[in-house]
Amino acid sequence: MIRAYTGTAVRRAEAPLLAAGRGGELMQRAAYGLYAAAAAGLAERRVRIYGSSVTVLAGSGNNGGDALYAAARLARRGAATTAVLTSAAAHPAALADFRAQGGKTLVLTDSNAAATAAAVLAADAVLDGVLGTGGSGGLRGPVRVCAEALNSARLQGKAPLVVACDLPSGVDADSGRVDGTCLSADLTVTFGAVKTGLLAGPGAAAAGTIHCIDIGLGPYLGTPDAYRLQAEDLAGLLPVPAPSDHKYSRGVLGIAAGSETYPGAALMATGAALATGVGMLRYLGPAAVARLINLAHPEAVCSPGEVGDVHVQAWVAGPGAGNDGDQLRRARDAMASGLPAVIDADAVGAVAPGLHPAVILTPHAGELTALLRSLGEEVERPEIEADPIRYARLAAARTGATVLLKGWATVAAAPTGELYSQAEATPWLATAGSGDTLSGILGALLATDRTPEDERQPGHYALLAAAAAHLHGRAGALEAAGGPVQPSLLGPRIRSLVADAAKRTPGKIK
Ligand SMILES: NC(=O)C1=CN([C@@H]2O[C@H](COP(=O)(O)OP(=O)(O)OC[C@H]3O[C@@H](n4cnc5c(N)ncnc54)[C@H](O)[C@@H]3O)[C@@H](O)[C@H]2O)[C@@H](O)CC1
Ligand SMILES: Nc1ncnc2c1ncn2[C@@H]1O[C@H](COP(=O)(O)OP(=O)(O)O)[C@@H](O)[C@H]1O
Ligand SMILES: [K+]
Repeated sequence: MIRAYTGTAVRRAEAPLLAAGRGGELMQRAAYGLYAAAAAGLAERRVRIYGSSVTVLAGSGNNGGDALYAAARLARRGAATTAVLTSAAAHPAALADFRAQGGKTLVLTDSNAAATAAAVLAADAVLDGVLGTGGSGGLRGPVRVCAEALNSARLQGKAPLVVACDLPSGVDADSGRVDGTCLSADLTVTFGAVKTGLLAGPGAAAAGTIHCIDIGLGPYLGTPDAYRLQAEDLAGLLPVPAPSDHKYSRGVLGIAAGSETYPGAALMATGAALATGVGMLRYLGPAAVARLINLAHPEAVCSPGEVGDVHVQAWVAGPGAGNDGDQLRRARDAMASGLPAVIDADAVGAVAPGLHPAVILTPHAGELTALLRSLGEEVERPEIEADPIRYARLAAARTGATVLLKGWATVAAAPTGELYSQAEATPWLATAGSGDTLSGILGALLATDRTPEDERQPGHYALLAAAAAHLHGRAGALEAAGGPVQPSLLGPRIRSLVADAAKRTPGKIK
């Protein structure tokens, strides 16, 4: 599990160590980690450090200090180093060390920005030490010219290795917002703790691979602001039947999805739920859709009934409902049933406040915009995409439900504020039908969840939603294998990932 903290919380945690005069030690630990990660990044690109060229973009603060010390270490191993100082001031001791190792410096100005940007593009590696947790807002002035040149070279696959020091400069460490321009990285070497802003929104997209360097802040950090599940966290969260189980004790999932207009959504949600594993799946919906489901999935038990007529442990409602009044009514009934319920797609628009955390709304940014506007929040879709954490938390707090906001990074927020962000998915999953499979996976996790009430952590349903997003993202990435993916074909991938997690679940007979 990755535990993330806001930049503000990390600065607070550093304060007692700084007051004890240990700032220099922290910086050396950070700089060593940055140096080692940059060296490994160069090795991965088959660039030898000896004879390589490394440029540091150094701001006026400690972030620049870290990067200058790291570059001095690379210079000791034979790299030719240049520091582009984005401000007249730079960390004095780090700059002195950098110069003592033969590093060259130049001060960036409006008049030399274009020429400097061209020179920076020719380096083997760029260490981004412009702004760290002390930064506010996007990159401005001449450094923005360099950042834009590097960002567009990256899009063409021609950029140097860019290693962000603590966070990509221009990213807000608390939220992942980028107001204007940031410098996108291949690798972000972050210090003390992963910052929340590296896990969601544009900050996550700019960070590349994240390495966290322990600089001894652990005892001072407190409760994390956000989490990210990793593969090993799935053990214990996914459904594994015990020898004493029968189909009803494993958990029955009810699905009220699809309509005569959109039957495919019901097929995909149903298929994904069966692949995740349930004791029984009951389908409610139009007879024509039920017939299709039974052709594809004979194990599904289909009926035309109402939510109150069947005994299930959890519901999925909404995918492919379109404007089918019967399915939208079932979605409202599922929300009011008191049972855990995944509410997706068109049904998200029918949500009113006063829900409970076991109701999980699964909007994409467009659906969340409509939902928040219906609650009186003046928000546009781009604002949600710019700050998904903020709006997922807001929607959860306003509705009382758990909110799974889907996107490149998918964010799960509990109404009490707990937050997970998962980024396993591939952009190839951005295709119609993906969301339907995600709701089926999540429905199965809800129906088979047997965590005793007193063992549930705060934000339990956000945790399950994150587990579903993780499973969905990995299944999609495996199926895509770098190319297009058909959501209806994810079943075998989901099954094998569940089996992997089951093997690692302690105390269960496999
Ligand atoms: N405090 C510590 O003990 C440690 C700090 N570390 C590093 O220190 C960083 C924080 O250092 P600082 O507090 O010096 O802050 P920064 O290095 O992030 O820089 C802040 C400075 O940049 C200027 N600035 C802010 N926003 C700007 C903008 N948009 N455009 C241009 N200039 C802007 C401000 O005037 C401020 O002086 C961390 O991110 C981390 O890299 C590490 O060395 C580990 C230890
Ligand atoms: N750019 C992207 N990169 C990775 N995953 C994405 C991207 N865009 C969408 N996804 C994922 O694809 C799924 C799309 O869901 P949704 O928009 O509800 O699709 P639909 O309703 O058409 O099935 C979500 O799980 C989302 O996280
Ligand atoms: K930085």
